[in-house]
Amino acid sequence: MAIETIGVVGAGQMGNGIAHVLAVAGYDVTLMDVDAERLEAAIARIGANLDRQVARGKIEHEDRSLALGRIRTTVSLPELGASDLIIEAATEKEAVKQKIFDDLAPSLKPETILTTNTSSLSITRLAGRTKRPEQFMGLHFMNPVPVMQLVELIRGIATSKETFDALQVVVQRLGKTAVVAEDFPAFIVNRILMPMINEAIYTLHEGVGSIVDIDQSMKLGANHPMGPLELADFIGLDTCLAIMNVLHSGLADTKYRPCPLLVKYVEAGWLGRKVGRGFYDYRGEMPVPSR
Ligand SMILES: CC(=O)CC(=O)SCCNC(=O)CCNC(=O)[C@H](O)C(C)(C)COP(=O)(O)OP(=O)(O)OC[C@H]1O[C@@H](n2cnc3c(N)ncnc32)[C@H](O)[C@@H]1OP(=O)(O)O
Ligand SMILES: NC(=O)C1=CN([C@@H]2O[C@H](COP(=O)(O)OP(=O)(O)OC[C@H]3O[C@@H](n4cnc5c(N)ncnc54)[C@H](OP(=O)(O)O)[C@@H]3O)[C@@H](O)[C@H]2O)C=CC1
Repeated sequence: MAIETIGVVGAGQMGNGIAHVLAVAGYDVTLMDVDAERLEAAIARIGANLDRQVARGKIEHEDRSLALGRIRTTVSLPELGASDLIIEAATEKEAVKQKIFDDLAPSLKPETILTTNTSSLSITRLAGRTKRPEQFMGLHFMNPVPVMQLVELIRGIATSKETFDALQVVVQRLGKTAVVAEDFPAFIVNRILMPMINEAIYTLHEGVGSIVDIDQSMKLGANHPMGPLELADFIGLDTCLAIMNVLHSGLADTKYRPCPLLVKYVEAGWLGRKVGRGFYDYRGEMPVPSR
């Protein structure tokens, strides 16, 4: 089935980035969030990121208004039911995602494909709750979506070839590169990346290095574009903890135990850049370590 209309659920950092790249590629997008202010902020963010792309000669000025014109917003989930494809990008909590798919069910047209941008959760389990597991897949974008080249494609046990092929066409039209990951906790990227970030937090917790020295070490010593603590703040510490918990419970190996310091930061509400404070405090002119 040719996909032209796409509903995106969740207008946080991933949802706005996904809506952005879909609209630039010519898809008609409906972006949904429970919070109308989130939707306003997402449209403002997409506008600013499109401006940046115009300034750097990545897209033409007229493409900016065309792209923005292709994005509608709504706080009503059933409005997405008429879409050819739905990309769920709400908070990394299984109960939240399950409820979204449950609530969507009555308004979906028969051919709609359902996908989730989950960083870690079982695609087969999420698909099994829907009445269309053949038309369900993991479609995992990387942050920041307009910049990162990769999309992980994750089939559930029942995903059909037609669904997989249709999603490959979408990734191609976005100009991105797909890799195929099997449906195991956290797939490929986060199976490798998140234990590294968790280990960096243990390195801080055990006093081996300071926040600045740990980040500097990996930037200058291993050529990473961001240090691991800066990257954790960028991803969101709630999301990092959720992924570590899925690895820990799903693989039942103590090497995935979330660092207690990560748990403490999340309990404090210091979730990273999106709330202005995580390992760094972003509320001043320049980020400085929070403690
Ligand atoms: C958790 C998960 O489930 C999976 C994940 O996503 S894991 C996270 C994966 N992401 C990463 O590892 C990101 C690591 N960091 C980086 O690659 C870089 O620091 C970065 C691309 C984010 C910024 O790079 P930088 O050199 O510091 O900034 P800057 O020079 O301003 O920007 C580089 C480019 O990114 C663009 N950019 C930066 N942030 C952007 C954003 N939020 N939205 C759109 N474009 C952005 C800039 O326009 C610029 O584009 P060009 O090169 O085309 O001119
Ligand atoms: N951050 C990252 O680097 C990456 C994240 N992901 C995945 O993408 C998903 C989203 O992450 P991210 O954008 O960072 O998270 P954010 O916290 O930035 O955004 C999540 C958004 O979803 C909204 N939301 C929560 N419940 C619902 C609901 N029932 N219906 C509609 N919207 C809802 C939230 O609203 P409110 O705040 O009001 O609850 C918020 O606006 C997660 O599954 C995450 O694992 C994937 C790749 C990278």
